[in-house]
Amino acid sequence: KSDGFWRRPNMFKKQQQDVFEERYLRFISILGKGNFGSVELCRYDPWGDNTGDLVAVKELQSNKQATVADFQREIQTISSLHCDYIVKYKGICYSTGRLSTKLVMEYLPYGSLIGYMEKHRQNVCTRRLLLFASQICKGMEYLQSMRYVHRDLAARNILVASDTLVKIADFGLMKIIPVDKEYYRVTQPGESPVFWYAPESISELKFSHKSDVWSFGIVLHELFSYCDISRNPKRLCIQKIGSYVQSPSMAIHLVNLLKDNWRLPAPSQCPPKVHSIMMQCWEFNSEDRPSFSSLQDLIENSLLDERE
Ligand SMILES: Cc1cnc(Nc2cc(F)c(C3CCN(C)CC3)c(F)c2)nc1Nc1ccc(F)c(N2CCCS2(=O)=O)c1
Repeated sequence: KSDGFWRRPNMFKKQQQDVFEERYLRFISILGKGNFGSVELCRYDPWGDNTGDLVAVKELQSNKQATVADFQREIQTISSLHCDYIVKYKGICYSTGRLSTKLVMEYLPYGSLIGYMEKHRQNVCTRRLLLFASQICKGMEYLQSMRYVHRDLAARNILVASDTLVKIADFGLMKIIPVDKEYYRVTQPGESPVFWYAPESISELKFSHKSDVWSFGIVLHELFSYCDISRNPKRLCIQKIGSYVQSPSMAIHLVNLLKDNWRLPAPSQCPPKVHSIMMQCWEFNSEDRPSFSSLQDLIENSLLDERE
């Protein structure tokens, strides 16, 4: 089998945009439906002998004008990210027939963190949860260094590459913070569930690295709840607020609860040090929350306590 050198369509050109030919992209299965498209498992098999690589292909579903622009921006964004803790971009595929562009990414065989936790909950110890937390934190530190605000950090958007490696995925809502500002203000509220949002994001639509830190605290809670659906942030907030409350006022109820210092209860068997990290991420005033680099130290410190 050739070393794949001649297989690369543009082996001479610096591969800033690796082009995948649609005719070699073999559909295998649907992996999931994202917030604006679907993700398929395909094999890129130019030699037609099943020796090609498995890839995850994200296709823009609807052809609404706005989402095409968003999708182009997502392609632009993800192709500029190079970090071990962020799902890798491989290239694009222009599908001639359907006038749409597909995003080709590395395929992570273990799937979403939520599915992984449901399946392997029994043999995931605290140290592994802290390892995953520190990898997500490193990915967020990298995004911050690029002035990106993720805006949708949640366990549902974390993928599992192996038993010891998780990566951040799904950059549909990510924004760049302008150089002269500390936050990004969106014009209209998105459809992302408010249960992962910092109070200033809910009430003022303000998103910053510090609102991503709040969401990171929620992800920590999900991790130490083993992504148990019965104890997920949305379920716990609705139990507190009352399931009779409808969605727009749900946000107001939640912000008032947070103002009164209510927070998600510590997950059962959660080490006190980890619960204290969550509480620091959930400081009401964004400037009182830790940065991702200091979060890294706090997590490493907790890891030391867990050394058997
Ligand atoms: C880029 C990428 C790389 N590798 C993978 N591996 C992967 C492997 C898997 F076995 C599964 C599952 C595991 C469970 N059984 C039942 C079905 C397949 C799986 F879901 C994913 N998935 C990627 N993306 C992706 C896929 C699917 C998605 F729903 C979302 N999204 C999540 C929120 C917005 S999203 O649409 O972006 C991203």
